[in-house]
Amino acid sequence: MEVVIVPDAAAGGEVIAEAVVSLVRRRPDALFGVATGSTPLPVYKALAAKVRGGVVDVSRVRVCQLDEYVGLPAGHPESYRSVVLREVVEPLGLSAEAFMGPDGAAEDVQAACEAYDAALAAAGGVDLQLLGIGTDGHIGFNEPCSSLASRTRIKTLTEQTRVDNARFFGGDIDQVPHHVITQGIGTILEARHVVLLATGEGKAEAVAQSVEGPVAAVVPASALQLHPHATVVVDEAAASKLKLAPYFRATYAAKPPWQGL
Ligand SMILES: N[C@@H]1[C@@H](O)[C@H](O)[C@@H](COP(=O)(O)O)O[C@@H]1O
Repeated sequence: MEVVIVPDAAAGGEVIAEAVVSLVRRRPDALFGVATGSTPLPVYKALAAKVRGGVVDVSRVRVCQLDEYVGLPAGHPESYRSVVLREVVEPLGLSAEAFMGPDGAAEDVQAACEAYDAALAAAGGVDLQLLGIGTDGHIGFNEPCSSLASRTRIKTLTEQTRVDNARFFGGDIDQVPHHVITQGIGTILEARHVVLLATGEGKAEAVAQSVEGPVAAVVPASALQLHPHATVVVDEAAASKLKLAPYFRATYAAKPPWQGL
C-alpha cells in the first residue's frame, strides 16, 4: 500500500487526476470506478479541467458507480446515479451510455446486485476504482463488519452514516434511505488499482486504523491492505494520526516522477 500525503484536498485531486490521465493514455477505453460524497469532487474538477484543456481525450472512457441508495424515486437529485451523471459524466463530456451503475429502484434488488457484478466483469473489470472513506472506515457502503469477501449486495446503513449523509438531504435524516446497494469489498478488491482519497481531520482516525491497524472487517477500508496496488491519498489533516507519516513522506519524495501512482 502506498500512502501519499498532500498539502490539501485540491492537491489530492490533482495527483489522482494525473493518475487517471496516465491510465487513459495507456488504455483509452478504461473503466473508471467513481465514488460519491464530497471528498472525490476535487478529482473530478481537476480531471474535467484537463479534458477542457486538451491534456487528455476521455471520449472512450467508461464510468461505473460504486454504490447506490435503495428506494429513491428515479431521477432523485441525490441518487448516486444522478450525482455521478452531474459530477462526472457531464463535466467530462461523456454520454450516458458510457456509464453503468446498479439499479436502486429494482423490484428484485438481489437480482440487480448480481446483474451489476456480472456487468462489471463483462466490461472487463474496473481499471481504477476511486474511493472515499466513511468516518467509521466504510468504503462504498460496506459498513463495519461487512465480509471482506462480499459481493455487490444490499446493506443497511448505520445511524452514523445516515447522520453524516443527511447534509445531502437538506439536513433531514428522515430523508436518508436506510438501505443501499454497494459493490462488495471482494468486488472492490477486483479493481486493478484502488485509490482512496481522504481529507479533513474527521477522517484521521479511520485512515490510521485502515492503514496501520490490523486487517479487520470492523474497519472495512483495512481490506485495502490485501490489494496488490492500493494507493491512499490523504491531506495533512487526514494524515495527522499516521505514526508512519515521516516514512510515507520520504518514500513519496524519493519516488521517480515517471512511476506515477
Ligand atoms: N457511500 C459514500 C462513500 O463512498 C463515501 O466515501 C462516504 C464519505 O463521504 P464524504 O466524502 O462526503 O465524507 O460517503 C458515502 O457513505
